[in-house]
Amino acid sequence: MSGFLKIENVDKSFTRGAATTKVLENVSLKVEKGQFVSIIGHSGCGKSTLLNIVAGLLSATSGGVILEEQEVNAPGPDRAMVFQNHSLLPWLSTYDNVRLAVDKVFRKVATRAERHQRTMRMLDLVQMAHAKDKRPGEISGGMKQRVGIARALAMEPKVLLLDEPFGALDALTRAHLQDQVMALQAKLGATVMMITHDVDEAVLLSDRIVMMTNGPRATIGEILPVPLARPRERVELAVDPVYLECRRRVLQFLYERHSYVEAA
Ligand SMILES: Nc1ncnc2c1ncn2[C@@H]1O[C@H](COP(=O)(O)OP(=O)(O)OP(=O)(O)O)[C@@H](O)[C@H]1O
Repeated sequence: MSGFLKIENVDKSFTRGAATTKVLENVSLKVEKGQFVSIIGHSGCGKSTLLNIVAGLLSATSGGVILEEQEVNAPGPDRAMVFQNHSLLPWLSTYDNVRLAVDKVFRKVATRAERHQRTMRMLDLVQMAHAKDKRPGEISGGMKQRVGIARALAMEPKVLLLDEPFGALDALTRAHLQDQVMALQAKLGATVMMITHDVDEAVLLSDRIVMMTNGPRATIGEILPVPLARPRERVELAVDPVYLECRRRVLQFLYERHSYVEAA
């Protein structure tokens, strides 16, 4: 296994005044091209910190991240991020929000017509072409997340980084969007790293589930492969013994072996 994306011996400490806290300790992970990896762990263990290091928004205190043999040390369009709260620009239409990303990456290599087509193709892919002229304030939370995903995919990133992308949505919208993300990943072969708190979501979507120990000094406790064939159908999986066993293993890790301890 070569490792398309490699996280190597990452430590991360934060210093506030005289106090230094080591949040992550010796985190190493390899993600293969086209793989969907979820990161699960209790609140505050350092999942976002890890994703932000991969995004290049934070730098590791020691160790590092390598994407296709290139060291990551700044944000770049090869790693597109989708946040829990959409982060669309409220004064721009959904079209312009996606077009901005397309122009940023493809201005020099694609004509205006091609960039327009790409923008529309991405909106189509997430079934939002009908709302291309609406502003974020005029569409639902689930729709905003779909536009955020279109914007991220429009940059043709090597890795899609999802930080609890469905966390703020109601259960039905969430399920619908999970299915859409699974279909998109199957279609595009995207490499995805996703943070989630939701055990079912992790099992349904992932090829591997990375389970983190509690912080401070959090690290990877266990990596669970999810040997379920794709496409995955949530209703059938609800009674699938492999699905149920994966679910049990994650629950056991989180609630028996590494149960959450409230900070003092
Ligand atoms: N910029 C910062 N400065 C100081 N401490 C920070 C900073 N960012 C994060 N932390 C601390 O690092 C720890 C991990 O935070 P992080 O947001 O990565 O956790 P998380 O697992 O993503 O949490 P949650 O699941 O609640 O979103 C927390 O204790 C947090 O307070």
